[in-house]
Amino acid sequence: MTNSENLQKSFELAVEQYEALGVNVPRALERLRKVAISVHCWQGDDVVGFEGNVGTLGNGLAVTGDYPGRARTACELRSDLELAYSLIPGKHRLNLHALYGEFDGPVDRDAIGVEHFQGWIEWGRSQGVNLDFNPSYFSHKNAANGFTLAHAEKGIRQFWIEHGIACRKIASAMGQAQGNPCVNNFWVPDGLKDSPANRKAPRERLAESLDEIFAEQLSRDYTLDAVECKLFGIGSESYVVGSHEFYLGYAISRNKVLCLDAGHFHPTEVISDKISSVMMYVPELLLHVSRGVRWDSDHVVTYSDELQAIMQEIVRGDYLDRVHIGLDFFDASINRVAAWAIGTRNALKAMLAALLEPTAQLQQLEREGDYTARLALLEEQKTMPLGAIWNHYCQTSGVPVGAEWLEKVREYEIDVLQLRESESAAI
Ligand SMILES: C[C@H](O)[C@H](O)[C@@H](O)C(=O)CO
Ligand SMILES: [Mn+2]
Repeated sequence: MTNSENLQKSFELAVEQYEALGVNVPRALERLRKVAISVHCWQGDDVVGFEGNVGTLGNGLAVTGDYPGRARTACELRSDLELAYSLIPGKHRLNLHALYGEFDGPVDRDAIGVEHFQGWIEWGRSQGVNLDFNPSYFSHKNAANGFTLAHAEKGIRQFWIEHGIACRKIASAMGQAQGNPCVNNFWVPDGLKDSPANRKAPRERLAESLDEIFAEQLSRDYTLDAVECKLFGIGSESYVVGSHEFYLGYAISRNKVLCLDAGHFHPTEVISDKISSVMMYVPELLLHVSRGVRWDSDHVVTYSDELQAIMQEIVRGDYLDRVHIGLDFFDASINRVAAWAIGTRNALKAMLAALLEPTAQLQQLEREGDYTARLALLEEQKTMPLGAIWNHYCQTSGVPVGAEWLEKVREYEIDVLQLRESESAAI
């Protein structure tokens, strides 16, 4: 029997097992095919971007590792992304930060325009990749004291307000060009290392600045504004202006998309438990699927209990149309293309597991108070043949099955990434 026949046989046996539980496998696969993960550009170059800012990553963001082959130009980043997408089943999006524009010379953040992202828009169109966007409120001289939109000085606040306004215009143009909304996520690092004497004033200033940025009504067909909270960062251990409560209130009162980053809460707090609560009050949700290790360390997403719980919550709550799934990790200690492939494949695999769950049956048992059967069935789920369905999905999507994808990354490492290193050394 050939490998492909084996895969087919395993798939058929797995379908029988799922169908015995009342799970419709073709329907689960059809739903999975529509899940577009927003792959974050910043894993490819350690959050450096193309402003010439190498070595100045700041405002609580930190990347460790020096694996060879960091993308240094938009062309290199696109080439790395094309390889990553070819290893991931389905059609996915790209999440771009403002500092990844293509600038001919120095262009400050308050002066960026859609012209600096035309290359990305054209590339997205050629690849069938839709774009999402983020203003960049970090790694800049005007963010050096840890404050941007909540800065005490009006001039600095105004600079960052202009940046936010410019980014909304860019996101809207991207959405218009691609025919679907570009999610534009605002993460603002503002905070303090030590205990503040005034927690109130910066929060008032942040709300005021955001209101100015969002004053112009832009079509939700083109762009959706999202806001992302954080518990603490390096240098903002004692106080973050944009806390969870701040942004939950802001998103509800201004009808904005709320972004929950899996690394932005206390280590024992999980975003999976927040989804069904916040979805009662906000129109849509953006997730930054990440993995904190002891802190917001942005480790590559693994097939963890929390990852599975996040996807289960999306499926169980029937939120697939209202939740945007983005990734947020950056690891420079391993091959960066592999990091994308591992994290995105895991997110999709966890989504598949959630779609293959006999949700209606589990919820019925719970309604009836049969918690014994609920637990028994949930535990049985853990040894169901998910792998056979996943392999079939990869095969029929034209991407490598199992760990075969690693071979492609290894070849690319030799043919492309290592050459980048020798080029850099020669300069
Ligand atoms: C680079 C990203 O915008 C950033 O990671 C942000 O989303 C975040 O999570 C900061 O901790
Ligand atoms: Mn994030």
